[in-house]
Amino acid sequence: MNSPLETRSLSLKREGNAVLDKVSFTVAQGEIFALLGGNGAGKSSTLLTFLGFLEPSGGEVLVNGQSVASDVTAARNAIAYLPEATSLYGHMTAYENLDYFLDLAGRSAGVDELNAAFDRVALPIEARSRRLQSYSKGMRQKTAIALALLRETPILLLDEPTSGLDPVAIDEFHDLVKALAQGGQTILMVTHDVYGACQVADRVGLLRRGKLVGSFSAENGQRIDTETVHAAFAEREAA
Ligand SMILES: Nc1ncnc2c1ncn2[C@@H]1O[C@H](COP(=O)(O)OP(=O)(O)OP(=O)(O)O)[C@@H](O)[C@H]1O
Repeated sequence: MNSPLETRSLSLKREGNAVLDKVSFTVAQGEIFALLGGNGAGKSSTLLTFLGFLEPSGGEVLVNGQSVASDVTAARNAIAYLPEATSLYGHMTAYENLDYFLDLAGRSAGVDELNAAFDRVALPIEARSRRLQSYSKGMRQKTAIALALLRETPILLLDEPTSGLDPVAIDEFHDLVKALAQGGQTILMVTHDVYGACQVADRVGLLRRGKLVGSFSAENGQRIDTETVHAAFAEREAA
């Protein structure tokens, strides 16, 4: 079976500068893969290649076994992408945002369906009819995830999903991500949070200045050891 996400020796240049250098990895169905790296390591750029917003200068990017370059629409239809700052509208309520963005994606959902998605992400009932400008970052994040759920895409790409969230919101978010993966969704998240990556991911890849320099897997139902990854991360950053 094809992996939902795969890069094969992916190289990328942005404005003439090498950003990714022969990066190869796969993410299996139902797996949570966290790409960990410091500022400018190339994490966000990697996500953008899966969406066809950036074109490789070498190698290949595949979604469900198909090259993104050959069918960018198929790739985008298979993926829900949460950028670091959610692109929802502050002057609209959560209901209105979801109606609007689902419509753009060629979908629609009745109020019961919207409420079921909000229930899953635990967005408080009283908040749903409020404009997002009054929301905390965590509530915005929940609204964005509810939208991703309603799009029913098999793949979720998350860019720094927990930055700016408080510890309780981070735990809730990690539980939600794990539940989605258990339901079969394939999840690629990028982060510089070593602890968060080890908490939630089945596998962690270390990206340093555009190169994949390490990989860690959860074994025997245990979580990935934070200290081991932290040591490797610190060592690589210092190198
Ligand atoms: N719009 C852009 N145009 C040109 N170069 C860019 C652009 N955005 C990022 N870059 C460069 O690409 C490289 C990788 O950036 P990227 O945003 O992918 O890293 P990152 O690992 O996500 O970093 P961060 O943790 O800071 O978000 C950096 O050297 C950066 O300067």
